[in-house]
Amino acid sequence: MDFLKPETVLDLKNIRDELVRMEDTIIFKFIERSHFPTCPAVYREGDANLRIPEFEGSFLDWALTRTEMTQSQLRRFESPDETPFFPDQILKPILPSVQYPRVLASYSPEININGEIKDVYINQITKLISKYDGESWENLGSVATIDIECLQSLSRRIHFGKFVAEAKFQADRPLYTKMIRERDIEGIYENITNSAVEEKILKRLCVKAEVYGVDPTNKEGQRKITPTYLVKIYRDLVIPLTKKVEVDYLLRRLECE
Ligand SMILES: C=C(O[C@@H]1C=C(C(=O)O)C=C[C@H]1O)C(=O)O
Repeated sequence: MDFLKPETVLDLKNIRDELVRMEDTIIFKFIERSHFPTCPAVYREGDANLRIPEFEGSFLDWALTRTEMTQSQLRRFESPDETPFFPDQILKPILPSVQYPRVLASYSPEININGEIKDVYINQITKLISKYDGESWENLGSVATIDIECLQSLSRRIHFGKFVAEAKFQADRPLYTKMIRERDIEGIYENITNSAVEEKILKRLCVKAEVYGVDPTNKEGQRKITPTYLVKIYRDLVIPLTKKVEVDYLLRRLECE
C-alpha cells in the first residue's frame, strides 16, 4: 500500500493485508507493556507524587501531548493513516509538505475516536496485559513510553476503518447511499460486517500469541501475553471500535457527493 498511489490504498485486499501486518506490531507492543505492572499513577490526573508544572492532566496525557507535538513537526499527521490524540496541540511540520493524493473524504480527520481508544486502553487493556496490579515508581517513564506506542498502534489500526469504509462505499455506492440517506445505521453495520474475516483474524491471533507470546526457553512456560486476552481485546474492543469508525465515516459520506 502506497499512500502516494491511490489505486493501491482502496484495494480491500491491500487494506486487509495491512491490518494483518499491524497485528504483529500491536502484539509486540503489548509484550513490551507486559513487563510492567498497571502503574495507575501514570493515568491519574493531579497525582500528588507526580506534579507536572503548567499542565492539567495525567502524566500519560503530558507525555503523549509532547510526543505528538514533536511528531507533528516531523510531518506524522500529514499521513492519512495517522490520527492525533490531541489534534488541537499539533504543530506545523518543519519538513516540506507531502502532497498525498486525496483518497478519503475531506472530513476524514474529524473521524477521531482516540478519546475512546485511550479510555478503553487505560481501563480495560492495561489490566489484561500488565504483569500485575500495582505501581512501579522507577518505571513511570518507561511505562508512559510504551503506552504511547501501544496507543498509537491501536489508533492506526482502528482508524484504518476509514479506508475500509471508503473502499466498501465505492464498491457499492447505490446500497450505501440508500442506507446513509435513510440513516439505516443497523443496515450499514450489517453490510460492513464480514464475520468470516473476523473469525480468521481471531484464529490467527490465537496462534500468534502462542508463538510470539511464550519464551520457549522459559521452563515455567511463563507467558508474556495470553491468547485468551489477545482474542478478547480484539473481539470485544479493537474490531468493534474499527467498525464504529467505519459507520461514523460512512454516515457523513454523502457530504462529499
Ligand atoms: C475491516 C473490515 O471490516 C470489518 C471489521 C473487521 C476488523 O476490524 O477486523 C473485520 C471484518 C469486518 O467485519 C473488513 O471488512 O476487512
